[in-house]
Amino acid sequence: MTDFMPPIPFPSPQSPIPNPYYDAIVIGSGIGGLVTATQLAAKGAKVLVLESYLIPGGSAGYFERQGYRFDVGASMIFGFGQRGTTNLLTRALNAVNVSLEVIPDPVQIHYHLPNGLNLKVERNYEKFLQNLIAYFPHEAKGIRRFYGECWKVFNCLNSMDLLSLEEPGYLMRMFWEHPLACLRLLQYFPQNAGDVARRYIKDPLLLQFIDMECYCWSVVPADMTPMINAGMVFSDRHYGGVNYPKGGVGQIAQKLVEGLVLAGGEIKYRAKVTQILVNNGRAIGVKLTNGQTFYARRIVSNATRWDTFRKLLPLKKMPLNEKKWQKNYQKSPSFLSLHMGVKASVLPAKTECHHILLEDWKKMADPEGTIFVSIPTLLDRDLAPAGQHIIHTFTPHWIDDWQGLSVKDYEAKKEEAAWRIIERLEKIFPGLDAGLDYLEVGTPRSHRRFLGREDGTYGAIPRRKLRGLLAMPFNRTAISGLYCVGDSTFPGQGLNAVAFSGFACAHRIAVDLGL
Ligand SMILES: NC(=O)c1ccc[n+]([C@@H]2O[C@H](COP(=O)([O-])OP(=O)(O)OC[C@H]3O[C@@H](n4cnc5c(N)ncnc54)[C@H](O)[C@@H]3O)[C@@H](O)[C@H]2O)c1
Ligand SMILES: CC(C)=CCC/C(C)=C/C=C/C(C)=C/C=C/C(C)=C/C=C/C=C(C)/C=C/C=C(C)/C=C/C=C(\C)CCC=C(C)C
Repeated sequence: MTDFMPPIPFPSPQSPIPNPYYDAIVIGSGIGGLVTATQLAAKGAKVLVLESYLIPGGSAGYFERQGYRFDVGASMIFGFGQRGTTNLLTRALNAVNVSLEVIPDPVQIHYHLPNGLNLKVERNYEKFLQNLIAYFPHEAKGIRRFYGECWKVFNCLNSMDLLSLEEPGYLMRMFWEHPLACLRLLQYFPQNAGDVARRYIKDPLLLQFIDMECYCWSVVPADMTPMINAGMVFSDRHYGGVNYPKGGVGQIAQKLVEGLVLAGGEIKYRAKVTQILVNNGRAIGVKLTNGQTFYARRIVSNATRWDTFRKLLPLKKMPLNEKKWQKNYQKSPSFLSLHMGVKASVLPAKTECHHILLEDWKKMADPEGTIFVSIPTLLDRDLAPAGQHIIHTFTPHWIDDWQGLSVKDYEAKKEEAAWRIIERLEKIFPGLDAGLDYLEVGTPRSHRRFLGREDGTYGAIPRRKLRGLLAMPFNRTAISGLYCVGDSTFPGQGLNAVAFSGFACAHRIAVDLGL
């Protein structure tokens, strides 16, 4: 049983329905929140989005300094394809009659790994396979079979409408229309990519490579990465491809907001929700830091589950299923991010947009082990002043290492960490230090502060090996009228993943509201 603090006296025969009264209030304008809001508005719901920051987007936001436009998060974007059903960002924008120009990225990642593994994941699938097989000719068959299984998952997903798995009517329709695809997906639901890889591949170095293929987006090795997600990422990069939005990642949220307003929805900035109002066990509204209250028939939280259940709800006891979830999942590490403006001469000819650097396999998951690099100006020159490029590099870091420091020690620690990363990057970009024009360093504390995410986490990761996606919760919660959306709901981290969670959440709410 969940114990609540004293009930808030609304709605009741004594208190009239407030005006305005919304169908749904969405707390937070991350991509998960905005896709929920736009989908609902497109179905005719009266929607209000409340965002604590000055602009929308959350970890897919941006900031501008000295002529550079930096993406807050990474810039490797899935979901902008033109075919099939898995192009969820394209679909989310189209649903509210807006669109974005995107620039195709010819290489998803250039890996710089131990044992001289220097490999490019080309957009062209066969070229990628050839690059990998050149390093592991004895595993040619295993490589094709592993990535072939990923395609099986993807083809099933890409053949059907992607909506709420909590809606029996949808599930029945899918089973009726695509019985084989559904059965196959059910079979993959409890599986992890590492187990599938090991069925076909024996070479330990190649298995380490597969670990990195997973780690660089799931933040856990292949053994703990759900096969459904691996199927999406390892196939879509060659199908819809990785595409960069012209004008920067921040454009996705800007356009969704434009569409939301066109469809009759509202968004308020500098509107930090401090409490979800609950009456007789039902979520009925929200209260802001300035004391203002808003009421709605349904409340959606795009804050993480940790923030939602520990900070926003007046609960005395955590609901049992949330307790269980927290036992299964922990916060993923945050990142130390370096946003750099550099002279164009720093980049060797034909440099790719995204790089992964690791010198020692044993350190893959350590803080400052794997270094991620995005150079979005290679795709969109307008993001930096003439003659300059942006290098955004980040590496996992835990908040605990950044707590309890004086201002002076915090600044000194940031500076030391930044130079350690720059020194390592000199291996790929000789002359980086000398070519530096601008540097801004973000820590887990910055991510916590600007994104309102507990400990600056980038999402939920399994505490131990779980059965694929079986333990990942959908959108409904133990509190009636309250839904969660974003990366601590099914299917997890990533823009296309949180876009799916937005489609599913809006679908479930629309059915609940009879829209
Ligand atoms: N592929 C990429 O390159 C890339 C880039 C950026 C982000 N991402 C992914 O995007 C995912 C995050 O998306 P998301 O939609 O789950 O969430 P998010 O964290 O991006 O957005 C949450 C939003 O809610 C707001 N918020 C939080 N608490 C609030 C409160 N109490 N009141 C009002 N507003 C509040 C925050 O300010 C933020 O704007 C991450 O998993 C990350 O992996 C991927
Ligand atoms: C009965 C039952 C239960 C069932 C039946 C059957 C069915 C119907 C099923 C269905 C299912 C579904 C729908 C599913 C879905 C899924 C999905 C959509 C998924 C998705 C996913 C995605 C993902 C995961 C993505 C991710 C991405 C990411 C994370 C990215 C990131 C990136 C980064 C960070 C990187 C960077 C790098 C550099 C810079 C180098």
